Amino acid sequence: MSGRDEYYNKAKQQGYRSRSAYKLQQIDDTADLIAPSDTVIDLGAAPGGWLQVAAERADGGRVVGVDRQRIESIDGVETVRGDLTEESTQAEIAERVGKADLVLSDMAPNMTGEYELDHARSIHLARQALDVARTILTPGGDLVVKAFDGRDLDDLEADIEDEFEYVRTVRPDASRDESSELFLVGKGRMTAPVAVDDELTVEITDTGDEDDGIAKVDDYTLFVSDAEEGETVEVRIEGVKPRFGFAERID
Ligand SMILES: C[S@@+](CC[C@H](N)C(=O)[O-])C[C@H]1O[C@@H](n2cnc3c(N)ncnc32)[C@H](O)[C@@H]1O
Repeated sequence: MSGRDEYYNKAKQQGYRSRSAYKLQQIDDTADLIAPSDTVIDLGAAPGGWLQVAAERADGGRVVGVDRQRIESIDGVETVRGDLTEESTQAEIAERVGKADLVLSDMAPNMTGEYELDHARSIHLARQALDVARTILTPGGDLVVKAFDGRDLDDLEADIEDEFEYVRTVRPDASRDESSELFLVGKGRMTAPVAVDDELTVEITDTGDEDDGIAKVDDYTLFVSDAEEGETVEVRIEGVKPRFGFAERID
């Protein structure tokens, strides 16, 4: 039996609306994304297999699905109908959802069969999902976007990497063997007000557990080696995590 038949039949038997449901299960099992009470937003969600899985796993949370096609209602799931390439849809999501712990996108373009074009369109849709994530993801939140492999993939991955702790590529077993689709998973959205190699002057206001100095940039904590409370020092940012960063003195 081919992979296609196996997952298609399993979805029918287990009451999932699409075989895609198993892709999300496998991505989540690999990358540990959905937790009870999470707010999850699923872009390109029709007919709703991912929504069913998200609703099961984010028990007690909030699940919102968006698609330009109508999504038949699912218990405990909210839906928004709209085209994600339109600003008005993105604005509606921001207003309705507020903040989310996880943004998912399984959006796919209408396939033309022309590889380069389908690839470019899939990257464009993935970038719309990244835009939504920029607006609504909480610090430390995660992003999953589908893309078709091809020449613009590395640029997309680099852009996600700039804003998340790390990025990994997942090719779930439930994707069809012949498919070029993959999922980029951005873990831990970073919302630091500083970036690696930034140079700035900071005031050391506290001492950390390992005797390094602690400075605040806005509300963000910076650990500065060889600096003492009360000093004002010039530093270069060496490492950035979502909630704190590391800096070296350069004065
Ligand atoms: C592969 S299907 C999603 C399957 C879904 N994850 C599931 O488990 O049932 C891709 C979806 O992306 C939607 N889509 C594609 N482009 C879109 C856009 N610009 N705005 C909103 N939805 C879009 C399509 O309507 C389609 O329903």
